[in-house]
Amino acid sequence: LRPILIHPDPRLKKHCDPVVTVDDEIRKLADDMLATMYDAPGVGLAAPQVGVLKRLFVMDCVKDKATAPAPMVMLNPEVTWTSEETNVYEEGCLSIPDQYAEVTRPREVRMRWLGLDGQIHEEQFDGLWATCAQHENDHLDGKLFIDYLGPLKRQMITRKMEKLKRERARAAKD
Ligand SMILES: O=C(O)C[C@@H](Cc1ccccc1)[C@H](O)SCc1ccccc1
Ligand SMILES: [Zn+2]
Repeated sequence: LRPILIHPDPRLKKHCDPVVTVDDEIRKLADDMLATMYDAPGVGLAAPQVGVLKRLFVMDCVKDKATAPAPMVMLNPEVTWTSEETNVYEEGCLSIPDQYAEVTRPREVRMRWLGLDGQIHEEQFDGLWATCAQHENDHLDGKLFIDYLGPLKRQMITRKMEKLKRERARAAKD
């Protein structure tokens, strides 16, 4: 497992670099990210959240992961189309633990990405998959769900995370 960075952290605000070659290092990173995501638990995880400033994220939004997991590894993902209709979803983030807020996003999204198989894939997502894919894709551009909130609510959440980090640092010392 890899430690998940907690906001505020400059690495979570960076524009990540494209993956150039699908090699063993990338495959190992994807495996580690999937294990970290399932352990959290979460339905998605982006590379910058584990401190790797590369354009890849993993996703598995199926209900019962125990029986039929549906892990997806998306390298250099691009949004090629979004629906006019929008959805409001109470989002969270593994880098902003225990904070939730309503975010409005396009209800459906079509994405194109490079798979671990070296092939280009294109697929349309709806439901939680669409919300998650857009949430993860934002991470690759240093954008967090709190960036869609008003400044006061964003500041309140940031202050809470700073307090949490101080407490974790103190606990780690004891
Ligand atoms: O921090 C992340 O990127 C992972 C998020 C992805 C996500 C956030 C909001 C809406 C959909 C996906 C984690 O999966 S947060 C945990 C979670 C679990 C089930 C459903 C929604 C969120
Ligand atoms: Zn997130």
